[in-house]
Amino acid sequence: MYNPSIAILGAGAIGQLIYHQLVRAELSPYFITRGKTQGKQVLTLTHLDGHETESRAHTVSITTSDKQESECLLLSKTQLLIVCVKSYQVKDALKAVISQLPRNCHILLLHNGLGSHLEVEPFLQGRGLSLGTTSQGAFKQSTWQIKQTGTGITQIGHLSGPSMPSDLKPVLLSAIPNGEWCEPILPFLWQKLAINAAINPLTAIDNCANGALAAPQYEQRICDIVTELVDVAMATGVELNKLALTNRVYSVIELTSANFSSMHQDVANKRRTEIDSINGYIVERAKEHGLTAKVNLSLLNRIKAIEADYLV
Ligand SMILES: NC(=O)C1=CN([C@@H]2O[C@H](COP(=O)(O)OP(=O)(O)OC[C@H]3O[C@@H](n4cnc5c(N)ncnc54)[C@H](OP(=O)(O)O)[C@@H]3O)[C@@H](O)[C@H]2O)C=CC1
Ligand SMILES: CC(C)(CO)C(=O)C(=O)O
Repeated sequence: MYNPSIAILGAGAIGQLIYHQLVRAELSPYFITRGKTQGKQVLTLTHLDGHETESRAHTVSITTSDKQESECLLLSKTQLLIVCVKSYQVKDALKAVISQLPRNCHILLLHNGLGSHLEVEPFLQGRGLSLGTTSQGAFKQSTWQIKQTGTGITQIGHLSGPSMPSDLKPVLLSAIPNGEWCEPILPFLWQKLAINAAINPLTAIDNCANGALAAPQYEQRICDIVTELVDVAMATGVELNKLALTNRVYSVIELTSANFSSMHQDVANKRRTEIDSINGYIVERAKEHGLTAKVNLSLLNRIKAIEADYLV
């Protein structure tokens, strides 16, 4: 059986969920982590229906200087690296490992928000880059224990350099439930960005669940966020349908009405948010194209002010 060497960079909630899914598809991925954790680990996944499955994982710590020869060999044979860290962690995480990966290793960035591809492309040295977004949900209960909190599509597509090898692509897409190949990928990522740009900051600022945004008081702001995003996306060459996108935002508000957005949870737990790659990305691209994105800028500033109160 074809068993490509796949590494997952970042053993967080989504990294571990993808790991379990690859193992279920009879693949043998491994983790690249930071810190002291290395060697064999036992991972537990609690599925949506409450049953548990265990997987064994080999982890290589990128920060450990005394790596064994076998670990260096593992890194040097990696064909696909799936990067599952937060958007603001991508550049540093990838920079620390890239020189140990072969020149034909394909890189897949899987996170919320947009923008990390612009930071990493310059140091990929010709390696192929794909981007993806997932609507699956997972929660990390302890270091090696996660709980799946939602199902959904995972959209992946090519961005630059050599394409993902054609024998690897179907293996990956069939391992991840509801995995879809989407090309060009950027319009799909802008659509997901619209959902996060509208829901995440508003729920974090007003300390409410996603469903609260269905109230009339949010209608104008949601419309402005999406309008600005559509104009900025258009300036970058991505055409989106504003009405369809607004309807999609409202449909996610309804479908996830009881959920607290990831930004709400980050603020509640005094963690850094992904605002820079969400509303911040819209603001940056607007500036680049001589546009203004006033509503997105004000949300960016509000979240930055909230973070400044607890981040050192
Ligand atoms: N969780 C979810 O339900 C969903 C998440 N997403 C998106 O997926 C992305 C990942 O989210 P999530 O899994 O929840 O985040 P987590 O914080 O749970 O996971 C991130 C992991 O990356 C690790 N990491 C960070 N920097 C490095 C580094 N330099 N080298 C190696 N490992 C590193 C962290 O390690 P450490 O423990 O050392 O900090 C952590 O284990 C985010 O963009 C999120 O928005 C999208 C949909 C749903
Ligand atoms: C879709 C949404 C808004 C669900 O809460 C999400 O992706 C997030 O919270 O980051």
